[in-house]
Amino acid sequence: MAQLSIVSGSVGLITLQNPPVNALSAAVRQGIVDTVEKALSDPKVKSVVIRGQNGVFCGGADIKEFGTKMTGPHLIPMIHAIEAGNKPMVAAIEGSALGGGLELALGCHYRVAHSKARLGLPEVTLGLLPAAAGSQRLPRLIGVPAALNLITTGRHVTAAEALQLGIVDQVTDHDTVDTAVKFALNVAGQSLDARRISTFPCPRPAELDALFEDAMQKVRKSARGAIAPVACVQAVRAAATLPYAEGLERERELMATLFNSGQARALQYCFFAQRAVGRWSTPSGARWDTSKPVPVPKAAVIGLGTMGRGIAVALAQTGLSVVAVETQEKQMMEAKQAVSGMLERGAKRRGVAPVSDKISYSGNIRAVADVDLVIEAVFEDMAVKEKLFQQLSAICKPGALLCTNTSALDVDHLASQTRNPELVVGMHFFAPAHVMKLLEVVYGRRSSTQAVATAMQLGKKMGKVSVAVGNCRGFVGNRMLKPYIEQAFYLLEEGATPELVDRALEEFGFSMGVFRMSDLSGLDVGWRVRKGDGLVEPGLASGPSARVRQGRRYSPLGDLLCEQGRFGQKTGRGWYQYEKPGGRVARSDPWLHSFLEGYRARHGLVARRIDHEEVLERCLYALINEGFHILEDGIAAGPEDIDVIYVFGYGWPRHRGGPMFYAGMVGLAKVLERLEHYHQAHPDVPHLQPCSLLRRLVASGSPPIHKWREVIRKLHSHL
Ligand SMILES: CCCCCCCC/C=C\C/C=C/C(=O)SCCNC(=O)CCNC(=O)[C@H](O)C(C)(C)COP(=O)(O)OP(=O)(O)OC[C@H]1O[C@@H](n2cnc3c(N)ncnc32)[C@H](O)[C@@H]1OP(=O)(O)O
Repeated sequence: MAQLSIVSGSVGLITLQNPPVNALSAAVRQGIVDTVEKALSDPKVKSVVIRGQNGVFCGGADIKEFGTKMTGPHLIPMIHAIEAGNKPMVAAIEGSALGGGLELALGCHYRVAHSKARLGLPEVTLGLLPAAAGSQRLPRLIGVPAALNLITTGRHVTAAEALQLGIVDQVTDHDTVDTAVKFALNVAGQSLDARRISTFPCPRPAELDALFEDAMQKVRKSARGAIAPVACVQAVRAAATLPYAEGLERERELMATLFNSGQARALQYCFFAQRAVGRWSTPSGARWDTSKPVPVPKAAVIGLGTMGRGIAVALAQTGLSVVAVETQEKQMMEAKQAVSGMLERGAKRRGVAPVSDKISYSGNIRAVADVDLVIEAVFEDMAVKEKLFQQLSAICKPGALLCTNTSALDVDHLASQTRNPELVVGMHFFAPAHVMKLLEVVYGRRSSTQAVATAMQLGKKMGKVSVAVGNCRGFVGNRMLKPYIEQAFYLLEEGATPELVDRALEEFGFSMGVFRMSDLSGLDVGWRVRKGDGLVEPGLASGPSARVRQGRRYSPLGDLLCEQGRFGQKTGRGWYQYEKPGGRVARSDPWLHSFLEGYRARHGLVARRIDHEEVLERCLYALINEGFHILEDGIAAGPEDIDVIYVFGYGWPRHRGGPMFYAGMVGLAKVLERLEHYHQAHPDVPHLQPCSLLRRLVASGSPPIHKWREVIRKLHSHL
């Protein structure tokens, strides 16, 4: 809806009314069409200001309408009527002007923004392009290179940057609507000939072809198979090379290819999934809207290895006072230097002063006595952590939350080491912790609602996407990773190479294939875990039993590499070779290939041809199958939680929506059929046996993903 009132005698004030972000729903579009028509035909109105209710100009087209039959006026003629009108129209931009919201503002003759406003064309992040003429107007207003940057990345700019780029005409720290009304009074009666952006010639930079080729190469490289960024470049090229009307037609054609694409659906699903995980709840009754977090002005981090350093930086950047504890002197010295570098670089990037004074260092665990929350990030070893939790329980003040950054260990067991197990939760960060957006908040059997709410709230304050998950080995992310990696190892045994497996996964859209990723994180990490699980045996054995552990198929390939001291990038050798220890460019390693041949020969394995399809099906469906188990076990509340974890923490391509969404796109019946097929071929691999929840979903007609929770609820109520 939109409402028209007259202010200051002659200014028509149109207010968009669709809380919370005034999205351009059919009703709002109709409201704009009606009020603009009224304002243009009312002789008392000499100029018009358009604003949004409740301090938000407009969050763009209503994304919820995209999956439905579109009704109501179309955006393009609506915006055209504003631009073509004979009275000055001023957009008063507070809060956000995004997507269709900014396109609406670009149809106005002037734009006034509050200094705290954010502007942008983020359609690309939803698998779309700015198809309400934004791809044609923006380059005409600010030039091709700047428009390309904004439209292909979807980034939001501050009002100050928008002013510098020429997107807005004035920025104010005062009341935006008052300022815009004054502006409108001033420009009333002035000619609008030079204010209609669609009539501007598009500035044509020299070397136009090279510029677009370069832009196309850049997006193809970073888009990892996403089609919208490519279409965005093509649309801006149309603006630069065609008359406005023809450019608009090209924009429409490109949008038509994107609008109903699976990628657009996946990206829009991700948008809502990210928000859905914020409405978390736990089986014990803790909920995002009713559980009260406690304030955390002071926190401690224990252990200043890579994870601890990142966590300390992230906490300090959030404004908390941080006590950083490390008992080893050498590690402490290195950490201090690394942390201050990270803080300085972070401050420079954000244009603020570094917050080094927020962190105090200590070699004594007693320094945490007065903090409100502790995050331990010590060595991943249960005995070490057990002892630490016993100490913390004795040292910390009453009510202090004790959090573990373990990536897999039992949170309930750690809680049982303390006097107040209700104060223990997992806060599983991802490396580098000050950069990665994901946080798994692991609630234990006895974690209090307040403890979970506090960890979730702290994660949010730190700018993380926090997902509440139950306690099990590896929680959600790492638990699903296990069958995925396991399949990759089996594929090597059966004839694949690391290069083949990684290429298939990278073409699918992962930022890194499983072997390159494992070289980066260090092969010794998994080796240590497998040793702890009693799976590692001396590597020289041969015959079928050498590849069986604890009654199931096992591949010792990773262990054998570790025995050779090949730990990945840090040692310069792993599944690939690197120019030096710590090198980053993975090169194919002939040693590895002959090692694989020797291994197969020793174990009587005959290499066969493996194609990309098999790699994807075996690795991804095994991972997805574990996702169904996680839902069945109630470790994740819904498929959105799993998908958000995989997109934000594990490099799953966002334009494929996350593993569970992807399963729905492929078709649950097909995933089930392929799992059955592979399980028949490999009966000794339990991870390939289809989960009963998957069977149940298929049996109930493969409902769309937003209906899975109903099936899961029914399943749990029968148990
Ligand atoms: C065959 C061809 C057919 C052609 C058809 C053409 C039609 C399209 C034509 C033109 C293209 C225009 C496209 C667009 O405009 S796409 C939308 C672009 N806009 C965005 O991407 C902005 C999305 N929103 C945000 O980034 C943020 O919400 C925010 C910055 C505006 C506010 O952030 P914050 O205060 O943190 O609030 P939340 O994010 O939590 O959001 C609150 C609430 O509002 C919902 N919401 C937000 N934006 C939208 C929206 N654009 N449409 C619908 N709903 C929106 C959000 O989901 C939250 O609700 P909840 O999920 O219930 O919690």
